[in-house]
Amino acid sequence: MGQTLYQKLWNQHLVVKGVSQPDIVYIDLHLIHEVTSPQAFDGLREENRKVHRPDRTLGTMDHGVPTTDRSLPFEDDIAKKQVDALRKNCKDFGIKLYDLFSINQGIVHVIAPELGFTQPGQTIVCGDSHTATHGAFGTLAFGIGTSEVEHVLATQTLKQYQSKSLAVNFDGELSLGTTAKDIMLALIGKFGHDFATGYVIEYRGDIVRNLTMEERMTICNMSIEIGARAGLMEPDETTFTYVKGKPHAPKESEWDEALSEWKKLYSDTDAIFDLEVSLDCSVVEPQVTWGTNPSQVVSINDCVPSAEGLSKVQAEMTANALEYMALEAGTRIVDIAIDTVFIGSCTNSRIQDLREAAHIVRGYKVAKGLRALVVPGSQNVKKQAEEEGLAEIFINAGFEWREAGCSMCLGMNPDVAQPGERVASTSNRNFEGRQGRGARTHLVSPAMAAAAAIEGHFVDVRNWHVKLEEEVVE
Ligand SMILES: CC(C)[C@H](C(=O)O)[C@@H](O)C(=O)O
Ligand code: SF4
Repeated sequence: MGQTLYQKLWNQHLVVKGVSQPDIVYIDLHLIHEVTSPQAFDGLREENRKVHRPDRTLGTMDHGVPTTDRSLPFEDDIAKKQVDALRKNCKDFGIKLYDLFSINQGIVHVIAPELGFTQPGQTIVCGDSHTATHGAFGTLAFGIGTSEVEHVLATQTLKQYQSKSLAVNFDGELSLGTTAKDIMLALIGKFGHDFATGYVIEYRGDIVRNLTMEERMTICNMSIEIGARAGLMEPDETTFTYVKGKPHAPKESEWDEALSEWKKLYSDTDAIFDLEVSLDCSVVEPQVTWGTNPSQVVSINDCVPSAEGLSKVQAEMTANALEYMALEAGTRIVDIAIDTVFIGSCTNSRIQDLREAAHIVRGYKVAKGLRALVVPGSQNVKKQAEEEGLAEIFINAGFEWREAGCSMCLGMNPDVAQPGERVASTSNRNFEGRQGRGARTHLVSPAMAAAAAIEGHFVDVRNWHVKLEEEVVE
């Protein structure tokens, strides 16, 4: 019987097959950031251990870093301590670190792919749940806890049980204005935020084949929001073209060798998945979350749902979410006014995301009284966006243009939303308090966030596309 891509990756990295205990798998790349690594290094010091493969470990600072002037002292003491600890740990243990002022600094899941560290066929771990992002390259990538970070630092291996495999087929075609973010939100909305618990997802279908690497990363990034351990996709020409020439990608004869291995990374036609589901993407419209987990989502032209007719548990969840979000059932999504727009995070802060948002914003102004931020995922993205003139478009429209980091994706740095503030956000989580205590998050695509920033409330970005096309014709 054939193997799924996931099974192939697992078997290729298997060090010891566990009997009545987890397997031991080899880790090709270990990414670390300031939040989940300090205790792991403390553990190493206590045991007098070294980092086994400092050359396969890479550090960056992202969660707590300020995105405004970095020559000023940190406002946040905890963030300062974490950043200082990471700097010391990387120095003491010989690990490459992209520090505050490095051109390569940025969100861990943005920098590793753009620098060519992320490559097909690898196992990648990080003490961070959105590590699944790297699965877009045909790698097995997932988040681990701090004690596992210590284990990987010490041994370059991880103890893990193999997950079940889930095939997600994206069928149909994407219509203009509907993005990778929308189909992922629609998928989570259809099946629920814990549907894929215990599974590794493989995203399949022509739609996936036609997506750019940025779009593929957006989808894999949100695998954890449907409960999956990881999410991945077969690498193809799009993947290889993206990786080729990146600073840390294989070169010359090593490239040819790598490529011939990468071309074997697909699920065999007779491979059997433990579960298979489909989403018809042709009918997916731009999505907006209304609740406090990403599955509480509707289309832009829908209304806020009511708890009526739901099971007791569901009804209670809905009522609680509506209360926190200060929304009334039956309100049209397009009538929801917003205070803040955040374009950023490891889901949607890559160059394509910024291009799509800038395309909407060009020549317009942010609605009066609204705060709008663009936070590039990395300093490299920032530089490129400045060179392409995107930064200027945002700044002229009244957006704040920031340094790279996690920023308002979560309240671990000075970019927090105030209690009661309503935010249109391109990030991946809308949990209570996620963007600041009492802050209300609506997850959307970059284009939807950009259009909302101009109008001051949610709008169907597809109407904007029509409007922009008409302007070109005139
Ligand atoms: C702080 C970190 C451990 C956390 C994660 O694991 O994902 C964060 O990145 C998040 O997105 O909530
Ligand atoms: S951008 Fe958000 S989701 Fe991504 S790693 Fe940072 S905090 Fe986590």
